[in-house]
Amino acid sequence: MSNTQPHLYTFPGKAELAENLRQYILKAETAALARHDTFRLAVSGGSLPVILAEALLGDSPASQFGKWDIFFADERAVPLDHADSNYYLLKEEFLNKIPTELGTPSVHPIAEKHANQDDDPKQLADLYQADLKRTFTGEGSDTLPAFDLILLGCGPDGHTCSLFPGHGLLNEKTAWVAAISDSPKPPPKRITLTLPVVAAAAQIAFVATGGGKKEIMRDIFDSEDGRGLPSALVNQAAGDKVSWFTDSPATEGVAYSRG
Ligand SMILES: O=C(O)[C@H](O)[C@@H](O)[C@H](O)[C@H](O)COP(=O)(O)O
Repeated sequence: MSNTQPHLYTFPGKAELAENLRQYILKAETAALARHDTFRLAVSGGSLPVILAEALLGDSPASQFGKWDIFFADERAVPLDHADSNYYLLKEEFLNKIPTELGTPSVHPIAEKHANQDDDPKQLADLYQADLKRTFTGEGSDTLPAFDLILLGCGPDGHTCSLFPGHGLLNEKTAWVAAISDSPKPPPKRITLTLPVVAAAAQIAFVATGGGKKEIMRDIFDSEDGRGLPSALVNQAAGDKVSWFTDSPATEGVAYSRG
């Protein structure tokens, strides 16, 4: 395997995955704090918040959460206390469980005033992009934001963030944050980081578990150009900055070399 290819790690079960994800995140945190005394991340929804809690809030939690700046890789256009909100999910499953003595992360939710399925999500995307520009200011307004780490899920159709297979948003080259009004997975109106922003991160990790992922994992890793699936496009754009944390059922039959 060339050293520009993504890393694929397969663990027997969730406990081993969580422990390895913990070590990976702590290493990324240490590097980020040495670089700029803050740890700027983007996270997705799905099963990720639960795995994050298992990885980081177990027996001897060690992160400096007060130095974390958390954005959302994608978000649904719903109020922040809605069951579909990725912010709500992260809060319930992870943020609320962080012991106070470990510090409190700065979290960047979407602008709730515009978070509605009846509204055009473009304004929501523009406001979120403006928040990103404020955070990454000083690095040049034209330079893509370089997150220290982006933590992603991968849907059974190969989507990641709210970048869906065959969707025109996969060709977005200039926006940092884009709106989508026709998400094939409900709710239809959402915002998402764009591919160039994901690829500009210092490190990108996917977490994919369970047998429901094995077909798409074979497509992403073993078929020609990953069939152009959004998760495969991240692999192609970011190469060895990408690490996949998977369990055995999710990668059964995947021929791609591990490690
Ligand atoms: O906004 C969404 O629709 C979800 O956040 C979605 O993108 C999720 O990350 C993947 O479907 C993976 O889901 P699992 O982590 O549950 O496998």
